[in-house]
Amino acid sequence: MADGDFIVLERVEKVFDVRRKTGFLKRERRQVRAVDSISFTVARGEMVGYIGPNGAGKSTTIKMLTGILTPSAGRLRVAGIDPSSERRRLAHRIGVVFGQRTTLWWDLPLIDSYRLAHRMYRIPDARYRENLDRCVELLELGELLEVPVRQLSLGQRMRGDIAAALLHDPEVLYLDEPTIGLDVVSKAKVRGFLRELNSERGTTVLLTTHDLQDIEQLCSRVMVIDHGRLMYDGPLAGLHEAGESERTLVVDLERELPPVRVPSARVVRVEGPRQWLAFPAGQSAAPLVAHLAAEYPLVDLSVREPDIEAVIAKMYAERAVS
Ligand SMILES: Nc1ncnc2c1ncn2[C@@H]1O[C@H](COP(=O)(O)OP(=O)(O)OP(=O)(O)O)[C@@H](O)[C@H]1O
Repeated sequence: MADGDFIVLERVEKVFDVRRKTGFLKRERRQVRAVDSISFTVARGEMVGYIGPNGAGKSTTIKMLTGILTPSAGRLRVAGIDPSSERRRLAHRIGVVFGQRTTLWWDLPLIDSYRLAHRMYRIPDARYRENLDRCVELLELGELLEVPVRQLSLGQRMRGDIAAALLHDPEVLYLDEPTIGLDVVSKAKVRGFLRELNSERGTTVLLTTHDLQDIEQLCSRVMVIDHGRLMYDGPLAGLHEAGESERTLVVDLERELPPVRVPSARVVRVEGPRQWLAFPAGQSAAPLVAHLAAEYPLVDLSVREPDIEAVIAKMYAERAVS
């Protein structure tokens, strides 16, 4: 197996048979094509965003990559292993974190979940100690180890879950919404840790998220899936271009003024001394900020990212007219 082919999907499909009650004694059978002929490869050490609207097929793909679900058609390999036929062997080489669910033991102190993982994965003692120490330090878990999981905040629990997924040194980590519901500080901690994990250990990371900043700060490559199909595979900047998406600069002025005039941005809303300026998402906000600061009495400003749904919707609109 070439290193370039660490994760391989060739025309992978997943079709669910759904039965629905449509009346007294009447049932309708329907097929849902959750993943529809998807092909891609991920190289060892890559960090890739896997994004799309609700119901696009992201979780189904990840479940097939872990062996929880078997593809209806196509070929799938992770580290040369067929996940659904060798799920146990693969389990030693992958780590999984689901932002909305925890794999930790709810009523037990955090450290007990780690001790269980130590035994379950038969991690050599020295390796376990080393990995635990590293995670405790970088994810700031020291004071939390003796705390029952149910008493942890969402951000603390997420950091606890990430550590649990890494104690057995997986070569690939699947993260499903790792920053969902976290505050700015917790998000920064999680992102910083993932960046370091990827650059220092070369861990391959596949990241599902609704937060474009996760992608922007972590991934050089992003794949967009919708209705089970791969719609885009490339750099995030290219996605912004494909969708011609815009970021918004929210500007607070000292007083009410007519709409400001700034090159390559346009005012889309004015409310009292606050103005909203749209500018291309692929462009830096720095020259705009410098221009505004030089020409206008600024009090405050912030940048808002476009949301993924909006970027994808624009991408479709562009395709429809072209
Ligand atoms: N076990 C199942 N049985 C029937 N249909 C399913 C099953 N799991 C998923 N689906 C359907 O497959 C499609 C893809 O779902 P999936 O959970 O993969 O989407 P997703 O991109 O992860 O969405 P979200 O962002 O909402 O988590 C949806 O239409 C969903 O209803």
